[in-house]
Amino acid sequence: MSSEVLVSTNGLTKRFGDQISVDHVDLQIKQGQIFGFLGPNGAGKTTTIRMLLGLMKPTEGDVQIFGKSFDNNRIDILRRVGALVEAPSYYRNLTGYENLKLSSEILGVSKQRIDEVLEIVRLTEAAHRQVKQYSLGMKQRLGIALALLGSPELLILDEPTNGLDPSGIHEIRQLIKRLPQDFGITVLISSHNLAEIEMVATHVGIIQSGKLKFHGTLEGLRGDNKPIVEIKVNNLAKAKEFLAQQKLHAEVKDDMLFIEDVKEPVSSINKKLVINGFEVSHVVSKVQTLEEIFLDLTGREGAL
Ligand SMILES: Nc1ncnc2c1ncn2[C@@H]1O[C@H](COP(=O)(O)OP(=O)(O)OP(=O)(O)O)[C@@H](O)[C@H]1O
Repeated sequence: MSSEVLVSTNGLTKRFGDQISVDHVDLQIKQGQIFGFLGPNGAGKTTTIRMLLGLMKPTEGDVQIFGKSFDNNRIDILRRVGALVEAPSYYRNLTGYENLKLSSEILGVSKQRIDEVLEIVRLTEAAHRQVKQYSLGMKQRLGIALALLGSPELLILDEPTNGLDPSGIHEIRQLIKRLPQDFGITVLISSHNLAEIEMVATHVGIIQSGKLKFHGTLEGLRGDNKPIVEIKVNNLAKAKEFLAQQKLHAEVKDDMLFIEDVKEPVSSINKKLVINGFEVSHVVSKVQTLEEIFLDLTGREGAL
């Protein structure tokens, strides 16, 4: 797979008055990736996406798409990008096909391409029904079909599954997964839902209060995940002191001791404590779930 960088931001920043909504964000998205842009509501995802699409000017920093900036290359860039940002508006009394046809005339793309995009989003059968009869999930897929009409190399989807039921979410997920492999399309998808991103993304960026908290692969996110040992013991302060003598740094929280980055087995820690007269009622080694890591990174404000 080629490693061409399609999206690159450098110190990307947006201020609205005193408020900093996007705070020095450095993003890189390479060809073939499904990049999950994750963050709780209000984290700065849409503002970032608007700047990536040239819809909003950064206060500071810059954006390069396909290695070009918007200054002299706006049309060139936008010709190669498809986007679905916020709920698309349609002619409700026209069919899905007719809506696509209107856009295809503006873009100057062939009728054959309409059939292709309908096939990709699995709306071929419903193509000749009026949009007002479509479910929300079908409308979102029609929005993706519209974004795909111009055969983009990069597809940007801002919270495409918002408001959809589980089967609608499933359809969108299946559709997105196929795009890089089957059609060579690189995808940026934003969401506040970790579980959803975990199922489709190859790479993730986690944003909170405008700051990028993590940028890398899902494995990398899990890889940061070291076991934590939890201990319940009769005399917390003394046990903490004793463990420090054993070169184990424990934190006291909620009537328990927590030790991070432990190299020795929990059974050996337990034994040391018991031999030295401590009454241990609970000792366990835990690995954080991806959800816990996400919640830690986003200050436990993430709506999951
Ligand atoms: N045009 C604007 N004027 C003032 N503040 C804005 C504007 N657009 C966004 N903001 C603020 O910037 C912050 C980030 O908003 P943004 O919409 O980018 O977040 P988000 O991560 O996309 O969240 P959501 O999932 O709720 O859309 C919010 O506090 C929002 O109120």
